[in-house]
Amino acid sequence: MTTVIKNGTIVTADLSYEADVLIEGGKIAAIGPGLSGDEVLDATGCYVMPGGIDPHTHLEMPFMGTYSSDDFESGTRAALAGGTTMVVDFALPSPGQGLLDALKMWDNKSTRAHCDYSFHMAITWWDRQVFDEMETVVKERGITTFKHFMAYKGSLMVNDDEMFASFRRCAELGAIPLVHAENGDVVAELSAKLLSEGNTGPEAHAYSRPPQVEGEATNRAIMIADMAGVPLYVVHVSCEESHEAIRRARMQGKRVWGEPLIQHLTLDESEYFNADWDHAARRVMSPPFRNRQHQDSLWAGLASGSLSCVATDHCAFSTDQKRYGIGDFTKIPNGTGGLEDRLPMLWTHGVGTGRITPNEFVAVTSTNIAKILNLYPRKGAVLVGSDADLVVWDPEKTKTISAKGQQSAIDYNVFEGKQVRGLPRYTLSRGRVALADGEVTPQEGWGEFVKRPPNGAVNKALSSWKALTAPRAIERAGIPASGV
Ligand SMILES: NC(=O)NCCC(=O)O
Ligand SMILES: [Zn+2]
Ligand SMILES: [Zn+2]
Repeated sequence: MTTVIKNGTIVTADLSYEADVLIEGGKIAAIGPGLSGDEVLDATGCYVMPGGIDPHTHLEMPFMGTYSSDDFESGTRAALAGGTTMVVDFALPSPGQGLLDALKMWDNKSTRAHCDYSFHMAITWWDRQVFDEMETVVKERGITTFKHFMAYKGSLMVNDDEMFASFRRCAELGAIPLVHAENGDVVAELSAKLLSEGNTGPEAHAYSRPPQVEGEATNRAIMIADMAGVPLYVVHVSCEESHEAIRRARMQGKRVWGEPLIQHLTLDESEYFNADWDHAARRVMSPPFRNRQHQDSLWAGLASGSLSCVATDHCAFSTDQKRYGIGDFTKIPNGTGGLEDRLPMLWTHGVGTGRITPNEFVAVTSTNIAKILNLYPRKGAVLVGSDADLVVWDPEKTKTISAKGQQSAIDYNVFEGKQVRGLPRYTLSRGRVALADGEVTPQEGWGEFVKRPPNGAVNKALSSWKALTAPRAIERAGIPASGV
């Protein structure tokens, strides 16, 4: 059985051209004019693009005394509805739990996925067992990215010595460390002060995490990565202070990537000042939403290339869950949703306004992360031999975002009422039509785990450079290297 996508314009990260796409056995079999197949999908007036890859989700994540409400079933269904065909979630060992033990739990959760997926592994504590198991995680499980929380003191946070040790281990294994960059010590102090002064509402969450805590931590992580000789990926970059540190590092030749979220690009801090407690609490996430200047900085980063990927950090909690924090903002579960809305919102506010081109849209939603994660060209590409993870994008299709009818399991949507122009006509997961004209055809368990090889090109280049420039002992005539 073959499928052909006809009459569309193929849009990739570097080219736009008219051609049909033939799919066979879940892969792209041919690209060119006048192709035919058993099933025909009409793409007249549409762009045929690589499906979105969301590199940052938390599905059924145990966090702050509860679990995020979207699991791999509803979460990946939401992804496909919005044109995303792969998600990368975080396996999260509790302190003291082995990495391989935690992975078993994520393997169980993810059996329900409707689209392909991979994992990042979180380093939430440090000892010899973690050091040893990192090798198995990379070499046997094909998980080559390790996340470090510099915030959430007392639960997920790791200190600088642990981070440096883990970053060095990543360098040895050809893996990439990720950081949630916020200074957790300062956040804890500011939170306690705000609470003691009677600032208990959701707006105090934003006051407790000013841009400086993010800028400082981003810069610290960049320097630690440089000293460890490893590339670095900074998740949910929300402000100019953090972006500036990444921009500067990249200009110095350091291998650093920054990931803004669609929420930070399109929603601002005024959401926390809303008189309705529920409205404000539903938008509590870390880092918090910022002001217009920070948003402009993030958009400029996408246009100029100093920021690389747009994600969601999809971590959805219901209103009832958010209400755990009435009277104490530090107990509001941190996280927002966005899987179904990332692509339409970015197209509308990015391509629709001229801030980014359609090719840049493909780069920041799919191709760049596929390259960073060493998945390209299996994913993130429209090439013969690539997986047929594709979206047929109708730039004229409109809708008003609403929790009514959304795929996510929660009872609201942080983008409620936003108008979007640009939506998928079809979403294909390895050739299977999973969305057609707004209707999802779910298939639980269709999604496959995607292994990733270590030692991508950037790791290789950086380790060569670090070996060449490593400190060397000076040999001196008559002076032995070791003491007499
Ligand atoms: N971002 C957030 O508030 N929740 C999810 C966990 C994290 O990424 O920090
Ligand atoms: Zn985070
Ligand atoms: Zn996250």
